[in-house]
Amino acid sequence: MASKQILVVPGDGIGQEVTAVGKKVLDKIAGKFGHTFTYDEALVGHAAIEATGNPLPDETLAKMKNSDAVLFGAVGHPKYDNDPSAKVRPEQGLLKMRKELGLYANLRPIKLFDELLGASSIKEDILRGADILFFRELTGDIYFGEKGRKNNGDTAYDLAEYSRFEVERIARKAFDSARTRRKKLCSVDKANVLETSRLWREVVQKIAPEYPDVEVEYQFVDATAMLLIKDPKRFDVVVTANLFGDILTDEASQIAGSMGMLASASIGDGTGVYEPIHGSAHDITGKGIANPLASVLSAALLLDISFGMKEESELVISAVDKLLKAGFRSSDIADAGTPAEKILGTEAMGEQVLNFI
Ligand SMILES: NC(=O)c1ccc[n+]([C@@H]2O[C@H](COP(=O)([O-])OP(=O)(O)OC[C@H]3O[C@@H](n4cnc5c(N)ncnc54)[C@H](O)[C@@H]3O)[C@@H](O)[C@H]2O)c1
Ligand SMILES: CC(C)[C@H](C(=O)O)[C@@H](O)C(=O)O
Ligand SMILES: [Mg+2]
Repeated sequence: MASKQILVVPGDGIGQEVTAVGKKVLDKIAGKFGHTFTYDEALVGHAAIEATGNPLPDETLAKMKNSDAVLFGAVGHPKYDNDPSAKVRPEQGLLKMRKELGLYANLRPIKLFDELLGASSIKEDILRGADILFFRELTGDIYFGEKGRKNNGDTAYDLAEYSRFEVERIARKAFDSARTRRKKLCSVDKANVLETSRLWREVVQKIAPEYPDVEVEYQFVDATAMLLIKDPKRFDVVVTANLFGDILTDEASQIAGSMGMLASASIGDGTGVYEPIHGSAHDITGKGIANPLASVLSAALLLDISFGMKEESELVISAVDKLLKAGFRSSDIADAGTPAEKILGTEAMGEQVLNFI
């Protein structure tokens, strides 16, 4: 029996809706296993800008640093998406959090539940057995380099930078993980064009001999985008840079059936942050139909990685499996054969997870 302090940071849009479900799941687990989880909440993103003018208030950051783990929702608002000139933006809160907490490794498991084989537009025989773990570098690359305008604003630039140290630490995490899985690592870059990618490949090649039991392959990012759809089973662990990892994992969500199914863990030097890979989804915000399973599965990652609660984590994942086997679907993972009464909204999906726990 453990005592843990969890910070819940729902953020914006459907982040609010799905994180409420993730929190209920953590609470149910605490009750079932006799743990004491205490919760606090904090603002980020548009919600924080409205309240304080700052997308990541100092108070939020301090609470994050003082928590045992953070359950995060999403940030974003159409107001900023459609206004390229906005100087203060919700996404700055997310990026600053990642940098300030040293969250350099973003684990994005592409877990395909058998029951969802038919939910994807990819053919079943290509998908069956796919199981990929992405290690996306999260605190470097074009996201964090110098950016600006010149020539009276007519030219814009974003500098991509990586240091040997930054590449090595994420690569080691990926190698270590591959050792515990199917012992295959694919390092994805654009070394035929980018200097940062040539350093990336050089570093991975240099440390690879320390992991003789892991079979390493190198792929360019454009080819990887194609291979993920053509033959997802060829991948086990994938390690890649910040921007490539962002794009490839949204693509890979279609292997799992929906953006609403993909969880993530951001880890590094201090408190771990657990969040769906999806955003605030303005198009469905407030409709009560968002799939909460990415948040539920993020809670499962939190239990496993930050708290070392393997059994608790597996119980959450098996509850998701059981609710899918019982035929329940949110609308994003329903198909033509799903009876109307089995298509549930966000809260009702959450109730089923609790029920199966
Ligand atoms: N980590 C984050 O906080 C994060 C991630 C991505 C995008 N964003 C922000 O979110 C906003 C919207 O961006 P976007 O539309 O490109 O990406 P998005 O991930 O919010 O949505 C993409 C599509 O997937 C659907 N979708 C996403 N999550 C779903 C869920 N749980 N259930 C059902 N359907 C789901 C949406 O309805 C939408 O059609 C932007 O402001 C963007 O900056 C934030
Ligand atoms: C909102 C945005 C800054 C963020 C990213 O690009 O990292 C998002 O797309 C994600 O995947 O978490
Ligand atoms: Mg993204």
